[in-house]
Amino acid sequence: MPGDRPEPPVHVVAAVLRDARGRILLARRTAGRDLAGAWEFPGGKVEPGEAPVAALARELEEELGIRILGAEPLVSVPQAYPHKRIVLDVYEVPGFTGTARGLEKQALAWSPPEKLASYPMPPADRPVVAALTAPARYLVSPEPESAAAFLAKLDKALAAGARRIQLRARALPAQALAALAMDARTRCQAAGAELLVNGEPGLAADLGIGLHLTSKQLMALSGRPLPAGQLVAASCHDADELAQAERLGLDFAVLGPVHATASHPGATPMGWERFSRLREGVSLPIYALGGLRPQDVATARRHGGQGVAGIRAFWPK
Ligand SMILES: Nc1nc2c([nH]c(=O)n2[C@@H]2O[C@H](COP(=O)(O)OP(=O)(O)OP(=O)(O)O)[C@@H](O)[C@H]2O)c(=O)[nH]1
Ligand SMILES: [Mg+2]
Repeated sequence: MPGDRPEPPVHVVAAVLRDARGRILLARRTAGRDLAGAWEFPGGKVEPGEAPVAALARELEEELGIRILGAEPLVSVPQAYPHKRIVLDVYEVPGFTGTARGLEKQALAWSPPEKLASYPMPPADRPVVAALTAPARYLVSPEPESAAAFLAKLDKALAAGARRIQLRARALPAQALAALAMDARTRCQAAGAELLVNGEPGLAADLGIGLHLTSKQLMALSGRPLPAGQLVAASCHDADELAQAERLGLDFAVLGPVHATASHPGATPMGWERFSRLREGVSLPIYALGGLRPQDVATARRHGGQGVAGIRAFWPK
């Protein structure tokens, strides 16, 4: 690539269309086009001067013969492919008229949300599937003052809807951490929430819970430390760490700091623009971290993030 100024990305719009049973429509890319055979969310390229939602309406009329009744932004995923960059700008469509048919001879499939991940899709679609099926907020525990105080806070957070939680207690001795993780596991299971422990792979394996790796642990590994089905995530700060997380087949990453934060005063904030550029290079779902609030999910999604992660601002008082 000449110089450091890549071509501007191709703007692609796509839709999440649901049937009465909540299933989501996928279309199969036909032979002879790039990524032929892959399943995708129906849509296509925005034409010069065209508004994104107008482009979406046009594409769905041309490809499926339907008229949409609205469109709400879901997530906008910047993605680098070998020969181009795209931004896959995905909208939830609350309703449409007409019956969806494959007017360009493309196969169609209605998939329950939990089955979407089993369809082969282009790399940009993985963060979209994650946005549709996994939590938008990842709560990281503050260093617990005591087990009882932490568990009381956890109960409150679960009652308030938290569904993905990292137990991070770097100052606790191994046995105390194991005991606390066990109590936290019982509560998270009852609430249908996911729990990841920041610690050794063996602890997560023994307890059957998820594992959150520090970037140092991540870079020292040569394979995924737990089987598929048991969550593994990592803290990342740059392109190398994200590439390693993808290579190891991790489930998601946390990337930051986006803004300055009191908990990591020495770190240089990357800002949203750099967050987007880093996200382009991998297809992992990525939470933004650093000086963010729970209500920043929409901003994170505009930059291709799964949502936001945080410590202080994310826990009930
Ligand atoms: N529509 C759609 N395109 C996607 C998705 N994911 C993804 O990587 N893409 C990429 O975004 C670009 C969209 O181009 P397209 O071929 O659908 O565009 P289009 O409907 O305007 O058709 P055409 O340019 O082939 O005539 C392709 O490079 C495609 O591989 C997705 O979920 N839906
Ligand atoms: Mg298309």
